[in-house]
Amino acid sequence: MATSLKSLSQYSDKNLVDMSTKKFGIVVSEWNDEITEALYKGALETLLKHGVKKYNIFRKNVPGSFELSLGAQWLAQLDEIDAVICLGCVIQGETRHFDFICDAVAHGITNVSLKYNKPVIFGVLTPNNQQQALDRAGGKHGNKGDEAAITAIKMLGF
Ligand SMILES: Nc1c(NC[C@H](O)[C@H](O)[C@H](O)CO)[nH]c(=O)[nH]c1=O
Ligand SMILES: CC(=O)[C@@H](O)COP(=O)(O)O
Repeated sequence: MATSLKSLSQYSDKNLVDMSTKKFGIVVSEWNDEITEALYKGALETLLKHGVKKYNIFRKNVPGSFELSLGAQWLAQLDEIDAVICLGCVIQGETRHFDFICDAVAHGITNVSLKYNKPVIFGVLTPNNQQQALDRAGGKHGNKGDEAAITAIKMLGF
């Protein structure tokens, strides 16, 4: 279902397990930081809303979305980390660079999740333009950060 037909911030919060002892890593891309900071705000608020302790949330910044996979690996390899949330925004430009980044980060994040057998969540926007990004970072279509955080929580209760 296209995001335009469903808010990224609407989800069922039934049957969630206790999050009070769970530890989360959040890797945030510095590219398009107006967007990624909004995604981080949404993710942080959602984690706290559902009982995660602030001292159990560990943020690390990376330069761009391409580096999210390695940043996620640096956190996922830590025994004490239960899940990692990756936040980025890759905006289509004039060339095919967009395609290579999006493909690399999607595969990279998946590989880290499977390698460390932990939820590593793809909270990366891949819009055609700035407005589509704003609409999905707290705008009319909700916040991808909310979606990423609740996805991590649900996976820990799987
Ligand atoms: N154009 C965007 C980038 N580009 C930078 C890459 O992510 C990477 O840091 C660089 O290629 C060096 O390895 N990154 C984004 O997150 N968003 C963009 O729109
Ligand atoms: C996704 C990107 O790296 C993009 O911002 C680069 O823009 P361009 O394809 O015009 O060089």
